[in-house]
Amino acid sequence: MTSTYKDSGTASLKDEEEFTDILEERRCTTDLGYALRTFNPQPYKGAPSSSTSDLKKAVLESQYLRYIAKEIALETGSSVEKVRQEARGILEEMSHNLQLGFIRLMAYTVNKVFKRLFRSIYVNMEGLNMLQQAIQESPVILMPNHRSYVDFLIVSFILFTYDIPIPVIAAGIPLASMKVVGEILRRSGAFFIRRAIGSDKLYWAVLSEYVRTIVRTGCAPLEFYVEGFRSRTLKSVVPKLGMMDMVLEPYFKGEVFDITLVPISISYDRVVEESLLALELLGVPKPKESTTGLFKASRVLQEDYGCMHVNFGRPLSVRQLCEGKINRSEYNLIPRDLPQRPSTEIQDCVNWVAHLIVRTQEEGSLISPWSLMACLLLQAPITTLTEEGLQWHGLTEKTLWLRKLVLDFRGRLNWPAHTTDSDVMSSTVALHHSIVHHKAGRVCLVQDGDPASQDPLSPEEGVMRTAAAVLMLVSYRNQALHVFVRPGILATAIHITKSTQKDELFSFFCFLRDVFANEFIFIPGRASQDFDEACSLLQKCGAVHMSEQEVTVLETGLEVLSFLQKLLQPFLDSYQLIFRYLCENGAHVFTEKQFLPAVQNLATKLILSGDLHTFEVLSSDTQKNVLSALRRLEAVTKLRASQQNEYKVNKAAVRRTGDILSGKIPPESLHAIPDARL
Ligand SMILES: CCCCCCCCCCCCCCCC(=O)SCCNC(=O)CCNC(=O)[C@H](O)C(C)(C)COP(=O)(O)OP(=O)(O)OC[C@H]1O[C@@H](n2cnc3c(N)ncnc32)[C@H](O)[C@@H]1OP(=O)(O)O
Ligand SMILES: O=C(CO)COP(=O)(O)O
Repeated sequence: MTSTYKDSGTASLKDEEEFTDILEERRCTTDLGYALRTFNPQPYKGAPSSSTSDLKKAVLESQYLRYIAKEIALETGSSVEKVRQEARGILEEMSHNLQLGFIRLMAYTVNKVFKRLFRSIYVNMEGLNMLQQAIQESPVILMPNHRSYVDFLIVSFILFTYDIPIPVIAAGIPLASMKVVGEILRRSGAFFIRRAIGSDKLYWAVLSEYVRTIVRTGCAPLEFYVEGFRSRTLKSVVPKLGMMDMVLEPYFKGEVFDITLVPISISYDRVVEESLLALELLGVPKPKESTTGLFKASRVLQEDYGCMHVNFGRPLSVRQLCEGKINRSEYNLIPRDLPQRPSTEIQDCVNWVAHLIVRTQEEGSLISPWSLMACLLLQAPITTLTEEGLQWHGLTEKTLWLRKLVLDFRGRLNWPAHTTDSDVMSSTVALHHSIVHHKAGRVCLVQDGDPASQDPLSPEEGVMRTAAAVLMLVSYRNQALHVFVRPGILATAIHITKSTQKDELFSFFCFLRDVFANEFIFIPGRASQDFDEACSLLQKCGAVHMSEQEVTVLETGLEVLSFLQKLLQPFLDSYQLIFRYLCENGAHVFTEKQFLPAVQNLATKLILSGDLHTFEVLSSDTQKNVLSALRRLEAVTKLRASQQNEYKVNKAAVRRTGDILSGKIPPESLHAIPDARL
């Protein structure tokens, strides 16, 4: 028997869906028995049983690739045969070689590892049943969020356990170069893609034809990570569009009747790579993917990572999603197997679908008690957090308050049922002993030093040490941000503009939405819906009163508004600091290599002098997001001819953006922002 739990009021999951702990049954059977279980999945009904070599042949022999090879040969003066030979090489490097024997080997190993790492792995069986059904009806694309290397293991593990066809998975090429392991992954379904393809026409052609052939034939479900890498911040990443475009094209061209997209939300109580991800944000290089590195990492097996939840979202029909959004007849004008640049309408639709999927992943993810505690811990002054600590009782009380707010805001909470609130709090803090400790009624941030080192840390090293711990805490806060961000932006707009006029607040809301479009996921074209959602949530929790023209703050809502505004304050402070750096720095042209350490140096100095209170600006993710925002607002431009990512800054435009953000320029001036960007 596997255990299930269900909503039991406000203290548990908000929805009615049941989650089943799939590890419970695994703990009652042998690993070998599990690995050798009967595996007889029902594939897509029209799917031919094609081998890997059939797939490669179909790609290589396709009219599309033949046409591109001729074009490249003409452009480069090379022979067609030479180009085709090159394409064959790319295909060899890329192709998966899925074999059941290797899935069984992986099932044996992964089963052992998961039982060590996790207390429970909860899966929503209703979602899994819908997936099973969908796989028989049309080609299916599995789209999980990406926070950990565990993500791709867990999805195949679940599908193997429930007799569902094993997916082929787009994997970054560095994984292929791991000795032995790379080949095992290939035989477990991985196909390997280069990360930055740039303008390599032949590579794009081989990859897109490979992906389209899998989708067209439906020979296996295709899994890919639309965020493109593991989010170092545990916040959703703005989707990459290359693979999304490739998987949708067979539908656009009418080669398949429909395609089903399945968003999958994987939520971890504790992420295996938590400290490495935080260090990477501070500029420590990622350890290279290697087999020896994998064995060295086996010490993670000694740790407890709590529970994980895997939520299979409702399958989405591309046919239904795109209805009324695009006109597919443009594809009738030239033969289907010839390359065609997608129209702006198609590109916008791909972008919209990709954002919708990431937003749906957010909505399907579960928020843990720890994530709520992280939101609150980070609102305390840094010295309180690092020195005397926060009072346990106060923190408990406030966490329970926040739990109610999350439920009011329709967030999905993973608050264990049948346990007292104080036990939930204590076990949560115990699980995260690497970040905080609870002693003498207080909770403090843990800051790891090197115990072997005799030398005291320099002040700058001290800042980095604190930053590593703070950024870990920030990443867990980030797991809850999607629930708060829309009302949070409205609360910020109210705070900065001091206006009660709905149209002024809407203008400022749109400005913030535009500035923070790399920080949070906003579905393009939905600014009004986002604003309405923010208004209705703030009204629901009694924070504001709404009339036709006005949004009035209520006395009872001050606590909520202050919490939300403080939640977003580190983003505002970080952006303002970087704007200031760009305006005060003498140079008008800079490279990314100069920009990142220079911002980090300035921020470190200001933290030491007590003039800056957020450590988040030290994160390379924040710094890159600011750059992207300024490029979108046309205050910074990338110099196309440059080899080394050079940017040109328009200081007046950066200053104006900063002035609007701080409320110095009245909100009316914002009407100049073109609607298209909203
Ligand atoms: C029972 C137990 C079993 C256990 C069993 C275990 C299973 C074990 C399996 C292991 C499995 C591991 C799985 C790991 C998971 C990852 O490794 S996640 C990382 C890999 N996956 C991804 O990245 C997918 C998402 N990424 C994308 O879609 C990206 O777009 C791509 C395709 C990688 C390309 O990235 P990129 O080169 O950075 O390109 P991108 O920024 O999208 O676009 C660049 C330019 O190309 C242009 N472009 C776009 N499309 C095209 C085109 N078709 N032609 C020409 N130009 C184009 C764009 O317009 C853009 O132009 P500009 O705007 O710059 O002018
Ligand atoms: O996504 C990956 C495999 O999961 C590897 O890329 P990152 O290390 O950039 O996340």
